[in-house]
Amino acid sequence: MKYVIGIDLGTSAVKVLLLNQLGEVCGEVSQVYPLIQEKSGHSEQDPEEWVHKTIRALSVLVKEFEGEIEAIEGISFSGQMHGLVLLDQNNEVLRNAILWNDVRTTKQCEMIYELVGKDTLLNVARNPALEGFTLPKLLWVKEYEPDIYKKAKTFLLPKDYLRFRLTGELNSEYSDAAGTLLLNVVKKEWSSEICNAVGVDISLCPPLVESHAFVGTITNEIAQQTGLSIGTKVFTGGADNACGAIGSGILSDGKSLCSIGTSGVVLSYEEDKGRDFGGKVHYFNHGKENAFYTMGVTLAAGYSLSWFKDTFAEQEDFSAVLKGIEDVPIGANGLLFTPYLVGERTPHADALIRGSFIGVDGSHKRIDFVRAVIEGITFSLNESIEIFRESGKNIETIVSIGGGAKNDMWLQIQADIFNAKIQKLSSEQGPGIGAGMLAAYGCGWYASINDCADLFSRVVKTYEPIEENVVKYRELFALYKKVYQQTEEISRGLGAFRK
Ligand SMILES: Nc1ncnc2c1ncn2[C@@H]1O[C@H](COP(=O)(O)OP(=O)(O)O)[C@@H](O)[C@H]1O
Ligand SMILES: O=C(CO)[C@@H](O)[C@H](O)COP(=O)(O)O
Repeated sequence: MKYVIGIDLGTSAVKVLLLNQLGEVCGEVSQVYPLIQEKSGHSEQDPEEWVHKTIRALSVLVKEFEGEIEAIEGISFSGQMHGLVLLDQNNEVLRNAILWNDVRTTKQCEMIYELVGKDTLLNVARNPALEGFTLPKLLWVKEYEPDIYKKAKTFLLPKDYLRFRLTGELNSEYSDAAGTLLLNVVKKEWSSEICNAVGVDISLCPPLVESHAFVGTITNEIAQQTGLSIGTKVFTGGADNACGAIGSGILSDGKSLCSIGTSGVVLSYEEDKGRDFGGKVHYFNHGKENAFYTMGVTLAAGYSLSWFKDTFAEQEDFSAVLKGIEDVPIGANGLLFTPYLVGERTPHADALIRGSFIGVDGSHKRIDFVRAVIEGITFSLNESIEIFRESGKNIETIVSIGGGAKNDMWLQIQADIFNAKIQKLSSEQGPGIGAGMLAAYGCGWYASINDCADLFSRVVKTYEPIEENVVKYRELFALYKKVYQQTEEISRGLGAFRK
């Protein structure tokens, strides 16, 4: 039996999966790392920590592996998107990575519209200027840290930096490059038009290859540190949402995915290169060759729950915090939560909005707040589903993955709020499985990534929407949608008092 490893460089942790040729998960190790949040709206991580924790996770995985080490044939990657890693001429990291959920760059987004023009941006990069994307971060460093910017020779996305450290090869690929605002998404090349307009030297952009491309083998040093064989082949990998889509079999038109990790996304496979969503949802290259997907993003989905846990129940694990939500009625006894803890992306691209609990009552217990958090996150994702449905997409079945898919009740709540069938897979680690599939396909185990998905992506349970609940949630969703407008001005007023 042969094996591959899928490495998912998430925001909360790196998750390393060992998969065999039957698509079974044979080993799983994760290592957490923190966010560095020095100011409101800032979110960074130390790239060295990603490398250190990945090596540690790999070495634990290898120690537990009982077969011949040479049977582990390939590795590939999935990674949190958009984060900016800047390297100098010696490929040394110049500063902490600025992450996807860092929203300090509103001014740079306005600059991008002025310099590039909104129409050109939507035609070429196929996306609007949003604070979380990479180009605004690059322009922020140029303006506020000019000494660092002058030394920069290459920028990389998080998983591309990790792969560089494992192989010594500098590369990127289309699914993650699409989230920079510097890629001509349809032509699949760095856009000299955008680079010239914003004054970014195109030589900063790394060479682009396909997600399943073979880029080299691991270095001697990494082989020694992890116990992996020196001949282990490395394949490029993809953005975590593209890999999540691959791992969940979202590889043909009509298929949709909900992923609740630190962020929350609803994404839908898109065959039509010309389809125009007017920038309301993201439009990115898939990890499958010459394919695309559209996606709405809730910035603080799983993060809202982990914030709640860390703040009010630090000693408890997620299962303990969520215990009893099934006994709280729909609507959390009159409590609504909006998950705008770090601003929002879809449908309100707003870096200044912040979250709220509305309807707090003297009778509320902690468990009502937990249920309200779960419902609020799900309402937010439903706003993306509403955009897709209004644009004519038929969304009847949704595969659900990410940490949020570990909880059965939350999966039923998704079915009831989305009014769609929710499919749970044999593993909720969609991005890691997608990364493993890219390695398996790259190794030549299967003729296509779709063939690979038939084996690797297994539905184990389906949650049907319950009509009575759907009706109640429809009424609550109408109230939820009013909260943004009603709290927008208050949020701006409070901005001056934030850290
Ligand atoms: N048992 C659980 N039940 C429900 N949600 C959970 C559970 N465990 C983790 N989560 C949620 O999953 C999130 C982490 O998901 P994950 O997919 O690992 O994120 P990332 O890829 O961003 O690191 C946490 O922030 C938390 O909200
Ligand atoms: O910014 C986005 C997508 O545009 C996020 O989805 C990141 O890709 C982070 O993913 P998770 O760590 O939440 O999986």
